[in-house]
Amino acid sequence: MQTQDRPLLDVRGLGVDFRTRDHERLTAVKDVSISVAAGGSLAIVGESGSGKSVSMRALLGLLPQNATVHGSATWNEGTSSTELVGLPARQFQAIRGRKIGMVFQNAMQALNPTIPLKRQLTEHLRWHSACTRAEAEKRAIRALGDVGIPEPERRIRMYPFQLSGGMRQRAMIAMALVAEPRLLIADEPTTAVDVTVQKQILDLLVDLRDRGTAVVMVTHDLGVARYLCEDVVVLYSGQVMESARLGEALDRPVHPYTKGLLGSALDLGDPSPLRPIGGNPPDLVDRPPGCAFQPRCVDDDGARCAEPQELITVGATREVRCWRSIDE
Ligand SMILES: Nc1ncnc2c1ncn2[C@@H]1O[C@H](COP(=O)(O)OP(=O)(O)OP(=O)(O)O)[C@@H](O)[C@H]1O
Repeated sequence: MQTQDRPLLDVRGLGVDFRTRDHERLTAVKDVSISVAAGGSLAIVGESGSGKSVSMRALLGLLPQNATVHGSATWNEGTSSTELVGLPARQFQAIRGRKIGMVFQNAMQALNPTIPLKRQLTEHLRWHSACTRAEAEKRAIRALGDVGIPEPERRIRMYPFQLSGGMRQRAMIAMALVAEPRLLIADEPTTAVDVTVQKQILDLLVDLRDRGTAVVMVTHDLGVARYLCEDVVVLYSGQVMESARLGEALDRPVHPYTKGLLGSALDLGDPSPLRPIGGNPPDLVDRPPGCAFQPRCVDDDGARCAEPQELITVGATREVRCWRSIDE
């Protein structure tokens, strides 16, 4: 592959197992492959517990001690490549925050409530790039302004607890962006804020994407995904069920799980009743050998669905983990 064709982030066969308190092995992520082009935008969608956050944390080296990560995740820039799986903690510091920015659901996870914003932002910046204290402060104020915080020169002196929830969420985004990363991973960044702030944060991310930063958005909300992303990966019980261009997947979903997710998504413009997916996700300790979605699938075919399902390429840009998709 030519250097310029390589994705910025190329994840192949990512798996995450946890050792549980009962000494059992829980497979939270299984054989996940995704790639993000420079400037691309990918949504990772799925119900609660489908492995969205665990797979992103695995890429960032942020999983607890009881986790084992396998597979490969290459970070490609110019002619250099860095393997993220198994990267020593010290070397992660050169990637996390600098090359890959992170935004989480809860701003308090990222911001220290006992330290004023100014110190948090400038120290972060000076850690990740060689700049003077004065330059760092200037860039930090600009970053706060860029995320729509009014009077950033005044607010930068505040502690996170002195800001409203929406403002804190923006400050966290400013923190993620201040070092100008090439990729932003946003894990449900709008779940804990009201609809107005949600729209402002999404607009901010759209603007960022339009200026060339690649974005991976983890969300259970397909509306959010549609607003921001070009591509989508649908996860179920830690496996990719469907990956496609987002518009294609929404207009013509192929996997029964994707169809189920769409049927259960709230659409304020559509008065038809919601059709939640029946049943519960499988036990991740004792996974069924065949399709993980089979017990809940309205198209369950018995024997064929009870066999392990491979990802099948459908058309030019789609992959679906369901034998029925061969007919598509
Ligand atoms: N430290 C841990 N030890 C054991 N199991 C864990 C640990 N962290 C996560 N898991 C399990 O991994 C699975 C995937 O969790 P994950 O947080 O990735 O789901 P998610 O799709 O992000 O869900 P949500 O939308 O609710 O955040 C869950 O079954 C969860 O219980």
